[in-house]
Amino acid sequence: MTGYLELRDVAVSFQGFRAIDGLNLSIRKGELRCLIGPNGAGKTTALDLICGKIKPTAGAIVLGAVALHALEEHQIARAGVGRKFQVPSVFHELSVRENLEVARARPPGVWRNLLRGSRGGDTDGLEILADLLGLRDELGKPAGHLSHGQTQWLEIGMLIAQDAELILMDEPTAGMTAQETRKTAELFNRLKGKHTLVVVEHDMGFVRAIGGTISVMHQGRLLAEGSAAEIEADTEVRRAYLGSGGISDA
Ligand SMILES: Nc1ncnc2c1ncn2[C@@H]1O[C@H](COP(=O)(O)OP(=O)(O)OP(=O)(O)O)[C@@H](O)[C@H]1O
Repeated sequence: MTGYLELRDVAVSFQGFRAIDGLNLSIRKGELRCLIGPNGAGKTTALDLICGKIKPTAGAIVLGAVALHALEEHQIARAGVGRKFQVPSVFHELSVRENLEVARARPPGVWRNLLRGSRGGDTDGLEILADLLGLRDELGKPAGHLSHGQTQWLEIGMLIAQDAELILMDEPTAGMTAQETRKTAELFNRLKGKHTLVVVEHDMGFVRAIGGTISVMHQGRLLAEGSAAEIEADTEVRRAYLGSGGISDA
């Protein structure tokens, strides 16, 4: 395998239950990879393993030349892995600009950089980033005043500002309006190539809109891989989804 992110025979158990059971994934640099699968397939656990929130009991997780499985969570973040959780972790009382400034300078120290920002420090590149995120007009607004979708985009922007080369996202469009979901697909298409994105998503409409390769997980391992059309026509995939509502649009 020659991927940028590689999971090789990864396994993890919870109280004897093999939630991840010999998972193999190979993702190229700059790729946008969607991870789908029925409930309980192990998608969120796979993201937890990559970002170091939990440790594998077997196998290897490698990013470039770095063995992530041997590192602590903060070291993995420093190695360029950013995780976006379903509940955004933005600073509501700070402006959008200040949130991006704080993120850009993290690590090593949030507070030191907050001070630097307040002294009118260098803000180059933030307008460009805000344009990319569709938040140019919101830069001066407190983050607490953003819509749900805008808050998600700000958090993605904070990961970019942190220099996250690999960005992991769990159901980024959950709770978004149809228009916000469409804009998120556009944003992901703009990020593709510049960052490596791994996106866990249930909404097949969104998965189709962002294109790229889809990895289907089932019972803690890789079941199938291919384009949306290939995945939707795959008998094994259809069988795996039986009883869980099927593959569907949101
Ligand atoms: N901390 C934990 N302790 C015990 N079991 C867990 C833990 N985390 C996950 N599991 C179990 O591992 C399996 C995989 O869970 P995971 O959340 O990764 O699935 P998923 O594919 O993300 O599902 P969903 O689409 O419903 O979010 C499930 O059976 C879940 O109950």
